[in-house]
Amino acid sequence: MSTVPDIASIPKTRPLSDSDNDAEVPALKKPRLEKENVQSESMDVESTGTPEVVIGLEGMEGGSKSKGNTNTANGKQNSQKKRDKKKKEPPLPEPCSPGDVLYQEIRELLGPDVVDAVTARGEAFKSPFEKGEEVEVDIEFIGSGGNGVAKAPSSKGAWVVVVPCTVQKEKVKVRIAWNERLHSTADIVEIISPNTELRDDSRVQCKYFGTCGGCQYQMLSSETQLDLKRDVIVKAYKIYSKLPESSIPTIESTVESPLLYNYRTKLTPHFERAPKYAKKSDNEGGKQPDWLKIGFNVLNVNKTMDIEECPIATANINQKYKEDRKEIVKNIFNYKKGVSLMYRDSLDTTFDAEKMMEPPVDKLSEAFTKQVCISNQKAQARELVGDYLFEYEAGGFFQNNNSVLPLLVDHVRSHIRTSQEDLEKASQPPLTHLVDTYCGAGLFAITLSSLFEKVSGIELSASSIASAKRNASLNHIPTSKISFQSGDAFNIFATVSSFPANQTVVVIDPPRKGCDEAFIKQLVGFRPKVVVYVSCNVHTQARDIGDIIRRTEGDGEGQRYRLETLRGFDLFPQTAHVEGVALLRLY
Ligand SMILES: C[S@@+](CC[C@H](N)C(=O)[O-])C[C@H]1O[C@@H](n2cnc3c(N)ncnc32)[C@H](O)[C@@H]1O
Repeated sequence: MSTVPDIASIPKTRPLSDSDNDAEVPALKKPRLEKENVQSESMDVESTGTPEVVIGLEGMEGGSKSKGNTNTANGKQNSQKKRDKKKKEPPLPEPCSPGDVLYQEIRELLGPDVVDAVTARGEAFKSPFEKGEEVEVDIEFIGSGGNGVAKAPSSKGAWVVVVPCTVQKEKVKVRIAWNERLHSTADIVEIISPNTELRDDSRVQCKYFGTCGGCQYQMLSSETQLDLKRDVIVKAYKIYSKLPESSIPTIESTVESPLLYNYRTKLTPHFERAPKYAKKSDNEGGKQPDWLKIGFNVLNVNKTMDIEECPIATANINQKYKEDRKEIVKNIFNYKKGVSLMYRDSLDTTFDAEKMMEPPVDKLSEAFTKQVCISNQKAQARELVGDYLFEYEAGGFFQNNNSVLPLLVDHVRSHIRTSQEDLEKASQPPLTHLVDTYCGAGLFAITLSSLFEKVSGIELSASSIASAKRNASLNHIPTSKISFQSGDAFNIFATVSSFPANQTVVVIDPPRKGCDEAFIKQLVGFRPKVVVYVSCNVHTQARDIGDIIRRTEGDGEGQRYRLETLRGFDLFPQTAHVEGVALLRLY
């Protein structure tokens, strides 16, 4: 086990640069980030509308009016200058972006009236802190992004301090790293009074924890992490679904991942080419030069830190990565550019997949148990989910935690079964058709296929669709029953017009940005009996589900969606991420 970091040595948070982005791990914001944050959070976050521009009221209408009274050219010029200056204030963060989620938490903590008044005075960016200033704060809660959130001391006015690696009820001495809209982000100098009910630093299994941006929660028990993730879903639905409380079911406890470490089946470390000042002798005898860092970005800094192993990744990946690191050191002068590495844990693909799936299938055989690590993005990776075998391009999309996938799929399956039984009892038509939108390599279409007569999947990536077709064949699902096509998800409703809507289940599993309006319109137009919405971003999920429900409100019996169940799955233990699964049904 790696050494546990001394809390005092926890990272010195510094700003990311524009190019920084590991879309797979949550990141703190950086200065001037609100606009950039939308792009850096994930490449697939798209704009959902024109962001509101915050313009201070003073010096705007009121200001120019009073200047207008003086009716001087200077007055007009000054007022115009002020207007221009105010206009440069960054727009509010994109709704549902990590920046917006934090902004909503700040509004809640400081009070909406206070935030609006500060904003109206044009002081939302007027930090009471200098960079580097030290201050003591009391952490009030862990925000949805996984960081401690505190009010600034009252002498500093309405302002918030965000501190990574802290938990509620801790008194912390921090150093201000940077300032942003209504808050500063700070590094821990000292945890004056730790919350020993929640924090136990001996739980930390990674020597880079607190410095690397990947994990936020290693000091917490799994139970606490699951509770926090449930709270994130509660808050997301409260803020973003805009549904009345009565429309939101009790959110079930978050499902734990069977593996809490060594679960991650994909890892993407990187390194830069040798700098100009490097000497050819720097790597003599296989010695790693100080300037060569192979790993991940320092927490919120556009700077790679050297990471020898990642305890949340599988042992196989760490093994291969260690070997590759030696080769990289040896050959570093041959690289003309920086490189992004990719590692995928996979079943050994030298075994014949068709033969493996010929009955009787022996899941204990070497073909089903020998794991390898693939580092070629274009190579095929293979994994078993329950009784189903999947192949996909190693660099393409597939869920990254194989240990929890059977639980996720079983949950969706059992909830569909419950709906089927309810309908049967009520002598209503059975659920016979499944549409898997954003289907990737066919995970849901294939694992749920036994419940349906006809299944159709759609996905933007042509290579994922090729994998989905092959996976259907590998798992002996005939083409007369299942079909896949590449294209934009909303097109599927035209292609499944022969599916009886009142007997159809639609699974939605979009990227972090959620569904676009065109998709939701088509979905609601088609009006499938059941919708299962799986998402790695519960904020956009809440927004979309609120939208779907509102669009059918007031419609007749059997035509209105109701949110039946909502539950989180811990696909990413030790991080603040949570996967949400929601089921909607027409009533
Ligand atoms: C979160 S993944 C889910 C994949 C699959 N359901 C699974 O669990 O393996 C989202 C998928 O949506 C695809 N995608 C993104 N935008 C899309 C669009 N507009 N229409 C269809 N698919 C899209 C991506 O290529 C990706 O495979």
